[in-house]
Amino acid sequence: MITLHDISLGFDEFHLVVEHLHLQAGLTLLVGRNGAGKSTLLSLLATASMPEKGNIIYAGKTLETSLPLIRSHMGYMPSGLELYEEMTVERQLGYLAELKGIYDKQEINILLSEFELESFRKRKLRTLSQGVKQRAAIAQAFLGSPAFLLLDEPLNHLDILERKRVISMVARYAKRHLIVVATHELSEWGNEQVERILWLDRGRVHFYDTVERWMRHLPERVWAGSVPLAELESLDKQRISQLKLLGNQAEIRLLARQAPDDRFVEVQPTLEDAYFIHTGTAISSFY
Ligand SMILES: Nc1ncnc2c1ncn2[C@@H]1O[C@H](COP(=O)(O)OP(=O)(O)OP(=O)(O)O)[C@@H](O)[C@H]1O
Repeated sequence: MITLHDISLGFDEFHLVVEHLHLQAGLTLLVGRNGAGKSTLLSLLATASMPEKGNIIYAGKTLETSLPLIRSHMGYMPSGLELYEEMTVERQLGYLAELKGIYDKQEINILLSEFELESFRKRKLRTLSQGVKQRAAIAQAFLGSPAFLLLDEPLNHLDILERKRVISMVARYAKRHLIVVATHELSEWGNEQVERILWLDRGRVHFYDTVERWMRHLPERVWAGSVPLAELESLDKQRISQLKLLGNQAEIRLLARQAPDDRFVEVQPTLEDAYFIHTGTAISSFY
């Protein structure tokens, strides 16, 4: 568990302020709009930056007394992590493992296998695609089976199969550890894979609780239906959360208290629908 108390960290025009947050074991998705402070919070949790005031306690240990110990239990993948381009994938993981005091080659082999990196193990990172580099960046965060795993936008650059693989690995790992994943890809995560949602808005925590509570008592319901393209305009007051164009038809998922008409049927909300409802945003706000 990680407890933040009276935390503040700021830049010129942005301040992250957390009065009290008690992060629990399991998988938490960290969500919020661009600039909400997700990366700033992850970097704080990872001890890559330090709070200006307040304290953070990791399983009873404080930063003041136990920083090296806390770091030895930390796995962190910042967004845009720059790997050592001239190293091979295997050497990169080996090198980072040694920095963590891990000399067991077997652990590297397991990670290379789990992230489907075996066929690239002798390749220099600079010769690899973004997706493969991303897998290597995520793999390094798992080195040493950290108690606290922090991943910033891990699904970036990954194709759909790799996304599914990473999501299921993360969900499995979360059964025994504390993981916080910052993501914009809420629709990719299944309700049953995620324990909690942490929603940040403009540097403040707006929600931290279970998925069950995230989905409960939503003030709007979710409707799916198909309408001719020409009628889209008339729906623009509705809150469209998903739109797919199929010839002259638009397949729509929208958020409303009542069905707009009998072409729409009620469907189960996803984590993403709930995000749109809580935040009062939907894609219709953007077009
Ligand atoms: N080193 C820095 N110096 C100045 N401002 C910064 C710095 N790092 C972040 N910021 C600002 O802090 C705010 C929060 O940034 P942060 O990257 O934490 O947001 P985010 O929620 O992760 O956004 P995104 O979804 O776009 O990744 C932004 O306004 C950003 O410009």
